[in-house]
Amino acid sequence: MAIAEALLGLDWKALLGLLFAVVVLGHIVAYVVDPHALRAYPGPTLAKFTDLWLGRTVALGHRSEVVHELHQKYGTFVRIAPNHLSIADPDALQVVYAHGNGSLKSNFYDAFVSIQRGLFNTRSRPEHARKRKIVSHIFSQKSVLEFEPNVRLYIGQLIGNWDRLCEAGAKGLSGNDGEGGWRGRDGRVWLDCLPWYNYLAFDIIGDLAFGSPFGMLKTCQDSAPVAVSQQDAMAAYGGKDSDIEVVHVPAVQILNDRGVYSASMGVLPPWMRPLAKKLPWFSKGNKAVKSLAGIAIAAVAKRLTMPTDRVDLLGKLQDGRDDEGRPMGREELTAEALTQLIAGSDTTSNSSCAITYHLAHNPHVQEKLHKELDEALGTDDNPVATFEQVKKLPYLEAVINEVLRIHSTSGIGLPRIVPEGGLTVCGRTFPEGTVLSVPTFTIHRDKEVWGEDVDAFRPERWFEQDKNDIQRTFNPFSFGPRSCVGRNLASMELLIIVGSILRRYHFVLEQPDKPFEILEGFLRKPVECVVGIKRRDV
Ligand code: HEM
Repeated sequence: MAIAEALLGLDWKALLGLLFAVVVLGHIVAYVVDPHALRAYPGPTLAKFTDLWLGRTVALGHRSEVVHELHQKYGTFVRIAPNHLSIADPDALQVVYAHGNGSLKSNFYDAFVSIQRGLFNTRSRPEHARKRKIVSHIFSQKSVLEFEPNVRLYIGQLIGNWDRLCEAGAKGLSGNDGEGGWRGRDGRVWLDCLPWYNYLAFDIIGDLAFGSPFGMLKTCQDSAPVAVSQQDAMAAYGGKDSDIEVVHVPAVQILNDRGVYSASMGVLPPWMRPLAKKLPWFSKGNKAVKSLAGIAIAAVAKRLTMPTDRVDLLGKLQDGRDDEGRPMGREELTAEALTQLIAGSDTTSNSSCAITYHLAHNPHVQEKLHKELDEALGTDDNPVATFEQVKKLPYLEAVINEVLRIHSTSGIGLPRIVPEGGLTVCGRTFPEGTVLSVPTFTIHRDKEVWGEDVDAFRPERWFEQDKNDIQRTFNPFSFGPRSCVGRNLASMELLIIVGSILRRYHFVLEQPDKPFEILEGFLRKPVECVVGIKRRDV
């Protein structure tokens, strides 16, 4: 009582000072008590005391590179937060992420929840098992093949656009289609290919998850309808499409803002998050989370008003049943469709963009791939390859894998909590509650597995290295029960996209000596990739 009265008597500056002192003291006490016995592990001094070091590192957009440098300096184990150890050893993947070891996703994933917890961000094992059972058969190789016509349709639209721009570019014309527009020079059209891959990925996943594309490839811009009022949109479920009031928003931009926001917010301790949300930098991302939910709500509401026998993710989610024969409720269905949109859009577009960059940067690799594609596709004049035509082309596969290795679209160590009873990883035992992660970006640069030239883009290494070592170390889709459920779809998309696009066009970089700039939120996202595109003579 006396303390409360004394506190009430303080002005706000004194209160803030007191709060600061309490927080600092709390961090020092936690360091001294060392509940997870991490004091012996090296790392940046600030990271040993506070999560703010990691928060700042994430916010600056180069987490994977920074953590990689720390591993080069300190070795296999690096403490990157008071209760978070990064372990850069391929053997750790099989333990930290393995089936049956009991580790769960950490509270990092709470920052990714919108509408309600979905397959990606649920932290409950039974809830995850129930959802995964429903979703996994949707992504079996057999089911994914049913989506092939939808995937090919939008690749055809992208090619239609680029053919048109190539023709105009060859005449030296310029225009505004696509973010940043395009201009003709030296017989080529010059444009930033990243937004175009975003339009493609969003239209594909919009069609698969919500029953119709966002129409970005038709309008050549980043635009998607979002429900003005989320409650109204939910209420309109089962009603008429016109019941939902929508406005158009830049969905790619929103997804991007949301990725940076959630990845930065997720590394802060839960008590700090409500305060952080008030900061202007975070409030933009917070708005993005809500807008993204609005996009899913509007799209699902619209799709469910149209009885249809379409083969798409939403239809399959509706048909799905758990062990007790229960279907998903309306809100869960929307949350899962949103999960597919988030997980299945910029993962594919960032990877496609990185593949285009590396091929343009390495003309001899591009030439070799052109040769393989010309031989495989022969005189077929359909501009979009079928999965059957490209699914077993060794060099195409090596090119895609080499980009997934060197670029590491998902590069950060995905955080897991040590379960009851502790966990022994690479000879060290960690107590329950410790957060562990294995950084994919660093694992993909392990010289013992990949050779001394790990920083070089060289698809040939895929024919030289030990297959078992590679399998154990190549981690683009993660391992274990939380690995990418959409992997078959992602692989099919990448094979058809790269196979079709590379057969038809020749790419050069506008500035070959300029480094490929990446900004990382949850994913490693290229900032831009300006290329000169020319139709090949096929
Ligand atoms: C190149 C493309 C892709 C890459 C590199 C990728 C990578 C990953 C990774 C690393 C994870 C684990 C995330 C974590 O543990 O935090 C993951 C999970 C997931 N991915 Fe993908 N992904 C890709 C494409 C897709 C596609 C096309 C879909 C679906 C349309 C998809 C759906 C999911 C879902 C739902 C999860 C959560 C699975 C679970 O927790 O059970 N992904 N992905």
